[in-house]
Amino acid sequence: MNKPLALEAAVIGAGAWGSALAQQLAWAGQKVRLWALEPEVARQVNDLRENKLYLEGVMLDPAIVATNDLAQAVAGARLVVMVTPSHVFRQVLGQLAPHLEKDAIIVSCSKGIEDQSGYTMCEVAEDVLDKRYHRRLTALSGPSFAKEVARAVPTAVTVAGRDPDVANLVQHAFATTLFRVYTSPDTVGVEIGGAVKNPLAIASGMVAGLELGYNSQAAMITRGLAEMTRLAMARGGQLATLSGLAGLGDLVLTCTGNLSRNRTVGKRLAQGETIAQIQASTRTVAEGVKNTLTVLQIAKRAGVEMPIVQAVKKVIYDGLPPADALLELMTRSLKQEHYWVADS
Ligand SMILES: NC(=O)C1=CN([C@@H]2O[C@H](COP(=O)(O)OP(=O)(O)OC[C@H]3O[C@@H](n4cnc5c(N)ncnc54)[C@H](O)[C@@H]3O)[C@@H](O)[C@H]2O)C=CC1
Ligand SMILES: O=C(CO)COP(=O)(O)O
Repeated sequence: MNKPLALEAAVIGAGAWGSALAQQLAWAGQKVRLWALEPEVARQVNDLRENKLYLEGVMLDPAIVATNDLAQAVAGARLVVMVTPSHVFRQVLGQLAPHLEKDAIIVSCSKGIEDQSGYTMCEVAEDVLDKRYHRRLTALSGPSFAKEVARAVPTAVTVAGRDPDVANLVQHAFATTLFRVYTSPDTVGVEIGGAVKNPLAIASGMVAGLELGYNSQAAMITRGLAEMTRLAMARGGQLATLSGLAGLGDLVLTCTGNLSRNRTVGKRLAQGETIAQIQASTRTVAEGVKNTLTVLQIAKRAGVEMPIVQAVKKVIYDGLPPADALLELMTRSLKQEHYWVADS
């Protein structure tokens, strides 16, 4: 590996993923400040070295200093790593924008599409931030459960950005022998992959909850990939990106891994719980619940059909039983398989 970098980094959002990425950056040699919304989380990280609310049981590196003050978090930071849920990304970035260093690089690690605007998180950041930052916007995504990264399970992700030098810097800032980072110029492809896998993981959880078997799981993943790929390409993404870590990689992980919150939501829905009951039982986010609607919004605008995501919407928002949604999918008119063209 190349010579390690030593940077000041701010991680914005101390949920499971923000805490795990703070840990990863500390292991990679960076000096890390972690912004937490909840005073209790900042206190626990600084005093106990643990985030009991979102990442219980992980001892956090002493190089991580937590704060509730956004201005303090980003002061002096060359790398600003955004890890809030996507629905508050604009609001939090807007609050910290006046305090950003002039040469700051932004790394979005949130997986979602904004409601109404239909923007990816980097597009939201372009909307919020001064032009000087636009070439320094990147998105980091891929198959990476926070709990596993924080336990140093070997992991590979992709960081995409329009400026190769910037993507390269982010790559080296995060990389260790246990965390391999690839670069890509395809920001929109990487971001669409990360957002669309969320509702697809809910669908896959439903297949698991209905105890349908491996054939059904494989079909769901593959046809889900077709939907993801069609949408990403309609938005200017590249086919190869969707067969990479931020597309297929993350889709396989969250459709098959029990650690996925989205998959768990689908499973519990199929076992008879309502979405209100499931959401009331946890403080963690399953982006797919909101993203089902936002993904369908942008799919409609792009003229792309997404039958699986549509089926998830009918279950979550229209009360259709998961078994009936599956039957609807299986009884659609018969088609040719190619997923890189616009028909489904
Ligand atoms: N957990 C994981 O394994 C991974 C998560 N992600 C993505 O990272 C993003 C953050 O997810 P997690 O860290 O898992 O969250 P989490 O579910 O562990 O925690 C929720 C987070 O949302 C924050 N939050 C809630 N309301 C807020 C508000 N009004 N303003 C600011 N922050 C607020 C909480 O403080 C907390 O940090 C999501 O987009 C998720 O899809 C991406 C890769 C892996
Ligand atoms: O994005 C993730 C892993 O790459 C986490 O997935 P969940 O949000 O479904 O837990």
